[in-house]
Amino acid sequence: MVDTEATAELLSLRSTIDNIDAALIHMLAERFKATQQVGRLKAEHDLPAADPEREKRQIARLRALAEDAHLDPAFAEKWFNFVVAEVIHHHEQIAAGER
Ligand SMILES: O=C(O)C(=O)C[C@]1(C(=O)O)C=C[C@@H](O)C=C1
Repeated sequence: MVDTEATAELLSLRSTIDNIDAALIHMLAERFKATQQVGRLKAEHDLPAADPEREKRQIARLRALAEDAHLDPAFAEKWFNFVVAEVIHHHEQIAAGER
């Protein structure tokens, strides 16, 4: 038989997760709006899509923030690299007139 207290706690935790996931989606959407503008600026001024030095600085910053927040810094770096790869792809599409 299902423990009703455990079920109630699970539902409550899932409600918190739902809110956090919604916030993450909205924050990601805002981040991509900003990077779309960066992509247009870079294309207009013939600047390279990627900026490895900026990425290095941001990874160091995010790893430190993750450590403070008790989040695995390796995961924070993986997340950043995953997002940046998509951003660079968007920048290249903008420069090629495909976006
Ligand atoms: O800051 C930039 O120049 C960007 O293009 C944004 C961004 C990022 O998404 O954080 C993406 C690609 C660059 O390599 C570095 C950073």
